[in-house]
Amino acid sequence: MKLEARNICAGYRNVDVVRNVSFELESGEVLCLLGPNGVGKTTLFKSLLGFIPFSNGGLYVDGKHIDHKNRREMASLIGYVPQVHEPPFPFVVIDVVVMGSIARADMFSGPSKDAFDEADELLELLEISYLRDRVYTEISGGERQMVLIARALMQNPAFLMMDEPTSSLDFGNQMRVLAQICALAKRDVGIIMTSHFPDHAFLCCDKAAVMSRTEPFRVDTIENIVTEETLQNAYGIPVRIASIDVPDHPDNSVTTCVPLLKTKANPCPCDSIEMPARFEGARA
Ligand SMILES: Nc1ncnc2c1ncn2[C@@H]1O[C@H](COP(=O)(O)OP(=O)(O)OP(=O)(O)O)[C@@H](O)[C@H]1O
Repeated sequence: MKLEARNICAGYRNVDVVRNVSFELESGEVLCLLGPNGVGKTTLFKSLLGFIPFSNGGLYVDGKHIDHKNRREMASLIGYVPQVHEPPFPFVVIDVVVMGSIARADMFSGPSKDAFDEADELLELLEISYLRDRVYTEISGGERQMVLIARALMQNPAFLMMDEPTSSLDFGNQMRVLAQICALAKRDVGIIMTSHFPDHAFLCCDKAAVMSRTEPFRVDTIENIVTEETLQNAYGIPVRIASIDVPDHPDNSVTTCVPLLKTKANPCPCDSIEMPARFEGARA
């Protein structure tokens, strides 16, 4: 299957935040969406999911225009892992996960035993079975993120949009989620994920785009997009891309992005930060 965004524009109160976004995503591909805070990554997701309307352009699957009003079709097509999720009621984790199957269920019957079995399987797959009977509002941010991934997988969607899926995860869980993303891609799920870590593009993605307020939206290979120049322009800081020898890695090396706090031209960045006068001598 091919998901195709054609010239999408969307925003709020008649002002576009997302401008002329076009891309193609095949089943089994992972697209990493990078870009600074507030540039419009979540807004793009919201528009692709039909939560806010396009002011221009459209979404197509295998050339067929997608009607966002058909919620059941949308649910089987695109799953969503939001950045933050505050449920209105203190649901138990297993129920939150089972909710992901509701779009596929019969409208007048509750979730089936099979749905609970599937949810248990997913909790096990994501190594969070210990959270099964905990109250969702009482678990940590990172744990919630893992639960939301399980919930999205319950939809069994063809494509998955993950808004910063690793943002509140510890080092280990970040890698576990990236491994899950690879595993899903291997099972032919097409994935778009946002990240504030350009390294994640190198770790598990096939292509990338850096959203910018000034440059046109462009999707290309990781090597062509995640460059020192693009990252410096997008984030306004010096960045180096380095290749590190890692003998026990299958490629013998790993590519990584290093943001620089100091450079020879700017050896002490604190010197260029003007503090208000009231801070002067505060500890004298
Ligand atoms: N409901 C809303 N109404 C009006 N403006 C909004 C709304 N939601 C977001 N915005 C604005 O749209 C712009 C893009 O926000 P968005 O959340 O899409 O950015 P983002 O790239 O996902 O940021 P971050 O990396 O910080 O999550 C921001 O200027 C934001 O203030």
